[in-house]
Parts: sequence; structure tokens; C-alpha cells
Amino acid sequence: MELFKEFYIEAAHRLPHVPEGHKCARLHGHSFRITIYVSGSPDPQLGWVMDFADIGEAFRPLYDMLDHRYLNEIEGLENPTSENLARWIWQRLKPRLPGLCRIVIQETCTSGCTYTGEQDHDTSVV
Ligand SMILES: Nc1nc2c(c(=O)[nH]1)N=C([C@H](O)[C@H](O)COP(=O)(O)OP(=O)(O)OP(=O)(O)O)CN2
Ligand SMILES: [Zn+2]
Repeated sequence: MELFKEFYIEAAHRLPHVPEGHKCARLHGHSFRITIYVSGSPDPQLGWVMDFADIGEAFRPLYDMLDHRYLNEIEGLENPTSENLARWIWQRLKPRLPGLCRIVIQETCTSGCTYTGEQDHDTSVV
């Protein structure tokens, strides 16, 4: 079974490696929606995989690092695309939340990225 919990951060960014003239080279902001998914089997007694609040607890330190920030200033997020943000969160959250199975980053109502932590070719540019 899969649980999810949504978080919203307000953050500014710019994409430093886009072609000249691209709108995303300019400083701008988003209300990012970050959805954290956890998989597991429900405990027979409690009836839940884990307490939703514990997902919040695990994510809290990262939330505090991201919310109302200029993402480019954060170590490892110098090129804060949705893809890089998803991977950045995964690397820091997985040790605290072993059941983590998916992260969905939504930058706008129409654009986003899903990451399941598989071995992709790490071509991130910072
Ligand atoms: N693969 C990616 N492409 C883009 C990213 C990204 O992180 N990964 N990011 C951006 C920009 O941050 C941009 O602010 C968001 O993209 P976009 O969907 O183009 O935003 P719009 O609201 O302007 O899009 P509409 O066409 O109006 O729906 C760009 N690309
Ligand atoms: Zn953007």
C-alpha cells in the first residue's frame, strides 16, 4: 500500500544553465507542491502503514531548509530544476524514511517531476 503526504513551499529560483534568453534564467518563484510517498503494509493492529505525522516529522528539517528560500543558494541545489530538487530531497529523506518510494515535485499547476530513486544516469549539473 502507498501513503502520501503533501507539502507546499514558497521558494525562489533561477535556472543558470538554460539557453540565453530563456525565461527561467530570470529570478522567479513558485509555490512548489512536494508529495512524499511511502510504501508498506498496514500494521494489523494500528491499521496504518505509518502515522502521516511521522512523514511530516521526517520531512520537517528539509522543509525548513527549503521554504521561503532562494534555492540556488542551498548546497547541492545550485541548479534547482524539479529533477534536481527531487533527487536532493530523496538523498536526504531516504535515510530517515526507509519506506520512501516516490517524490513528486510540482512547480506549477501544469509542470512537475516524479522520482522513484532508481539508478538514473546522474547528469546533474550544479
Ligand atoms: N524539465 C524541466 N523543465 C523546466 C523546469 C524544470 O525544473 N525541469 N523548470 C522550468 C521553470 O522553472 C519554469 O518556471 C516552470 O516551467 P513552465 O512549465 O514552462 O512554466 P509556465 O507556468 O510558464 O508554463 P505554461 O506554459 O504557462 O504552462 C522550465 N522548464
Ligand atoms: Zn521556475
